[in-house]
Amino acid sequence: MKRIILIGYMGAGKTTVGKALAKKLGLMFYDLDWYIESRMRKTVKQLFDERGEEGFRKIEHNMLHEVAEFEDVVLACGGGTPCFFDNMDYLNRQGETVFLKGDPDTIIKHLRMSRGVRPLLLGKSDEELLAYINESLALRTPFYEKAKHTIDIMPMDSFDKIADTVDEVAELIEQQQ
Ligand SMILES: Nc1ncnc2c1ncn2[C@@H]1O[C@H](COP(=O)(O)OP(=O)(O)O)[C@@H](O)[C@H]1O
Ligand SMILES: O=C(O)C1=C[C@@H](OP(=O)(O)O)[C@@H](O)[C@H](O)C1
Ligand SMILES: [Mg+2]
Repeated sequence: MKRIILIGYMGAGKTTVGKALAKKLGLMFYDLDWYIESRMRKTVKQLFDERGEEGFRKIEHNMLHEVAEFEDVVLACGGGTPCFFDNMDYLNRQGETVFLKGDPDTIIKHLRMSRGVRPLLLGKSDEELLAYINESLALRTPFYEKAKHTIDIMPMDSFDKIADTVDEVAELIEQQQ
């Protein structure tokens, strides 16, 4: 039974890499945010607006316990998932946790390309965004570092390719078998 769990900061590529990885390995793909949105029939942004971050984290925690029970899956978490309650310890018990690790420059580059709405980042100027990322990444890193595996998403050259990250995670998991 395979259960691969991707964690890391917003924009690290959990959703994008996870989807492609599942396809490559012939596994089902679940994205925790998408799962929450379909179960609650509301967007993550609506849930933040209506219930605040605290309310969202409770829902996220409950939904995590549904989705992380499925077998033969790739699961992409939200960026904050490992940092609340005992979620990170739970994830390590459930599967092969992989931290997609990137520096603020790479993360900002990905966030600029991304179309997803992220309530925690809305309405911030470039300067505020960089300060927020630096600060929250430092607070979150100790949780992310509890993952069983770490993959550097920083590009070795100027080409930052999703397929390279997918191949790296797939190799790492194959070595485990
Ligand atoms: N390794 C990568 N190389 C290039 N672009 C990437 C890579 N990983 C993610 N991206 C891009 O970054 C953006 C954010 O990715 P996403 O999967 O939504 O991140 P997350 O789910 O971790 O927040 C997307 O536009 C995606 O195409
Ligand atoms: O880092 C966070 O706290 C969040 C990350 C988002 O997911 P992505 O990491 O996929 O953007 C989403 O769960 C929500 O907006 C909160
Ligand atoms: Mg995502």
